[in-house]
Amino acid sequence: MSARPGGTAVRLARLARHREGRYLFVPLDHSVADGPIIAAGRFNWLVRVAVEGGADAVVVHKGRVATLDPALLRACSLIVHLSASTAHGPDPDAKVLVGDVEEAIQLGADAVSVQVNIGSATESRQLADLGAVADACRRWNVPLLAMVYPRGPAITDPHDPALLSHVVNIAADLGASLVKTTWPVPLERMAEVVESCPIPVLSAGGPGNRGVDPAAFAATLLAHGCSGLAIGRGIFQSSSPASVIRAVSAVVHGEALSPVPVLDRVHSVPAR
Ligand SMILES: O=C(CO)COP(=O)(O)O
Ligand SMILES: N[C@@H](CC=O)C(=O)O
Repeated sequence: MSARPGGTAVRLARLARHREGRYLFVPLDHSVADGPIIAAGRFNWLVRVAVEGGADAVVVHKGRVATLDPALLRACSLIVHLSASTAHGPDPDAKVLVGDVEEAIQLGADAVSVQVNIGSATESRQLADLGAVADACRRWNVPLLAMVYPRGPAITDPHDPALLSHVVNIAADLGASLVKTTWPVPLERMAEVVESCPIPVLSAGGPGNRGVDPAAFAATLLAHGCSGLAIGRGIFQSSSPASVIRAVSAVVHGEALSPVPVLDRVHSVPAR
């Protein structure tokens, strides 16, 4: 039997839909942790802004998928987030699983994501959860985005590059395809985080009011080996979400690319 690419590789290639090896995800999962990010009737507008601005995928929890206009997902992938906790719980860092891979596939997911907070009181259980989801992803050939953060009482500096090198390698060692973590300080030290890790590293964006230009932030991280961004609050807390996502997309994907070049390529393939 001839070798064929595994389903995970196929789905990963589709996730990097604008440029090979580059990822721009828009996480919209904050409503579980912190409360609504936008009026329910405006959620599809926000997704449209992300898609038209160049997002490769949006990240939402399972129940939110049913509220999305499927037409928006013609030009954007769907990542179903399997972790939850809230800011009101006894331990907001104690993420639990609220879904599984099979259910995410039934919902139309192209990938799933799981969050692990290293240094939290429930770190060991969260690691076990990540390992179990990684096993299910391998069985179903679904890419796994691990969101691994240094976060909790044992963490003094969550932006320490050596600590970030450790946490991204946990994602790789437990079977994730991609890892998202917080940014190092200084940003240039993303280079050593990336060099330490065998899978692509993406950076979170952080709060939208950090006083940082998201495009310049992205450009510095990309110049130091980062494979992309998962930027949520920097977009939906901005006074101009459309201009922020376009500016960040231009950095992540390159100015020359149109928002959906893959469709152009497909149309140019001669019919047989
Ligand atoms: O990825 C995140 C939530 O899943 C966080 O993204 P931001 O820090 O960019 O809001
Ligand atoms: N993944 C986030 C959720 C949204 O903010 C987290 O840090 O809990």
